[in-house]
Amino acid sequence: MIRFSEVYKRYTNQHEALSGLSFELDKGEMAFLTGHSGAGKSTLLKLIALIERSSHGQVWVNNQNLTRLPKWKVPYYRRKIGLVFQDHNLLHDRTVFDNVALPLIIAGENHREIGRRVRAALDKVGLLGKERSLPIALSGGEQQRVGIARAVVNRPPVLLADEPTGNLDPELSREIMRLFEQFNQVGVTVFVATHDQDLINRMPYRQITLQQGRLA
Ligand SMILES: Nc1ncnc2c1ncn2[C@@H]1O[C@H](COP(=O)(O)OP(=O)(O)OP(=O)(O)O)[C@@H](O)[C@H]1O
Repeated sequence: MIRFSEVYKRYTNQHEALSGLSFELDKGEMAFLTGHSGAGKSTLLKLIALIERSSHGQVWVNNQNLTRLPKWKVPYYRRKIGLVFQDHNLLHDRTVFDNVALPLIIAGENHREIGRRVRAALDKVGLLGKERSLPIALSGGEQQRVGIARAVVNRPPVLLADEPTGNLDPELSREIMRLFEQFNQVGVTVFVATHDQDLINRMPYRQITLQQGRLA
């Protein structure tokens, strides 16, 4: 499902963020990505989401070689990847409904389908009653759940999260992880970058650890 083969990423300032990285994640697997600050976790997720491209080596996702994917196909490819960020990147002048609908509007879905899918996504994260609220009126945990609903509204087979619990207390963090587990249980491949060792030690999933851009 996700395969890195001897992947290097060098940014334009010549800094090598990833060095000769090889690993595989199975279809339907859930795994954690750990490592010190600056180890390359965000960079690795960005290569999977095609926000960045590798400098060397091959990245495969869903049997597609991303190294060969032309630029014009990237927006189509991204619809198959759900992305969750620490600061959830919500639009604060739009309602919860509109925030979650955004990927579907961009994809050109029709009005009815958008309504149906947004409500299904909000239902999954337990926020069906909040669709008319503005993000500012929600707690930090609820805002993160809106971010997750937006990430899954396209029903992507892969869900990536970069420090999704970074701003949350332990109880809310566990709640967010349980949500990821629920998506994983219905077949979604879930890959979560986190510093929260206490949280992941309680969970039975593989840890992929980076140290200065290499597998530790
Ligand atoms: N756009 C960029 N241009 C130049 N260097 C970058 C860029 N993005 C990241 N880096 C560098 O690449 C290295 C890896 O960064 P990355 O953000 O992937 O690490 P990380 O493990 O996610 O760190 P953190 O846990 O602090 O978020 C760091 O040294 C960082 O400064």
